[in-house]
Amino acid sequence: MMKAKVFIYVHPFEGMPTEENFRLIEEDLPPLKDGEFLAEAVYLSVDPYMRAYAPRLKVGETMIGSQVAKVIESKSIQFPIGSYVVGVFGWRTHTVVPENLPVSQFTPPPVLISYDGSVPLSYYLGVLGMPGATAYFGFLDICKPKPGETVVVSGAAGAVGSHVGQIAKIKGCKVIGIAGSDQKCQWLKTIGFDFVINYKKDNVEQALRAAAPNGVDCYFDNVGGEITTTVINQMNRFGRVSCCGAIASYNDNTPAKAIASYNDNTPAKVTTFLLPVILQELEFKGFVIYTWRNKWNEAVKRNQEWMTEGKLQYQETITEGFENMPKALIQLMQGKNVGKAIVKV
Ligand SMILES: NC(=O)C1=CN([C@@H]2O[C@H](COP(=O)(O)OP(=O)(O)OC[C@H]3O[C@@H](n4cnc5c(N)ncnc54)[C@H](OP(=O)(O)O)[C@@H]3O)[C@@H](O)[C@H]2O)C=CC1
Ligand SMILES: O=C(O)CCC[C@H](O)\C=C/C=C/C=C/C(=O)C/C=C\CCCCCO
Repeated sequence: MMKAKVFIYVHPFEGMPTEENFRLIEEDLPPLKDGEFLAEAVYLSVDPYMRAYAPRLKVGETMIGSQVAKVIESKSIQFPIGSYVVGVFGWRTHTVVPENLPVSQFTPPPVLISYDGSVPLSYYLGVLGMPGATAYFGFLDICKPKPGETVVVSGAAGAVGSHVGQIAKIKGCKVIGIAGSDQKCQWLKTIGFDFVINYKKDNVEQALRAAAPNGVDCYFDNVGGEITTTVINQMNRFGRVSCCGAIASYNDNTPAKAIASYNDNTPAKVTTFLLPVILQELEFKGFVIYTWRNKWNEAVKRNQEWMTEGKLQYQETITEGFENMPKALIQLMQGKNVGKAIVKV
């Protein structure tokens, strides 16, 4: 009988994730029924939404997440033995995948990879997968960048942010990246960012004013919080903001309250930037990437072309060993990853 290693969510998150939030168990897998296949994880993705999704997770459930897996047994015509799939199977080494897995905004159906060996399989969890599509559609369709415009990207050295900054360069923009270490900022310069700000060291407001003396036209927001308030206050009229992520608040146990007055001494929360939004007539758009599911291949194809043309550099932080999934998520939330965070089984 095939056994799966599975991480279940056993203690609700309080603040930063810890090893105690998870338990590793072994599960006996049933024999396959018609239409099913058995998937063996090769790489697992480590993503910020795993922490943000917590209010929807029930104690005792398998931890949410996607993986690249090999089909090692099959009673499915669509998923033959030896093929590779990307699937939201959770934190598990082996999965019996039913023909009609329930589908939602965060759990799209498994997809076959047309794998020719030219890039590592892990890329289908990053630059050629969900984060790559997020950068492509979330930036181009929402920020609508024009050549010569000034673009700011927060979370700039991560999977999505590093990709967005490079698309902005391809589109002829001036790009300013905000990230959490000198090492990350250094890498961003090597991949073409024009200016970088280390938000843990620099005064972001002053550094941004120096880097963007004529103001900011597009802001791709991966983090929210005070960084976002600061950027919004330096935006030009008719600027566009792509609200992709808000990792600065994912470890908060209670959502930030909207504060009525913007002009007092209260901490920076959402309404402190409402006045510049109105006066500068900014466009703000939040999104969840699966809204573009019907156009997915456009992003994969374009991102692949840009890589082949040498216009898109990609970096991964790979943690070895399935049992290190919790550690990899904790390290992501602590900012220890550069580029896409991956676990190799
Ligand atoms: N809307 C959508 O459909 C999607 C949204 N997202 C969102 O995009 C964002 C980036 O995701 P992804 O590229 O996968 O992750 P990253 O690879 O960027 O990893 C997360 C990074 O966030 C930074 N970070 C952590 N805490 C804070 C904080 N308090 N303030 C500022 N930065 C912080 C860290 O870098 P540093 O060292 O710079 O602090 C860390 O490395 C996330 O917010 C995610 O939720 C991702 C995919 C789809
Ligand atoms: O790799 C794949 O192709 C599958 C990825 C599956 C993934 O589950 C799909 C979408 C992910 C979207 C991520 C969004 C964010 O990070 C935005 C922030 C928060 C999301 C969680 C909020 C849940 C609220 O209850």
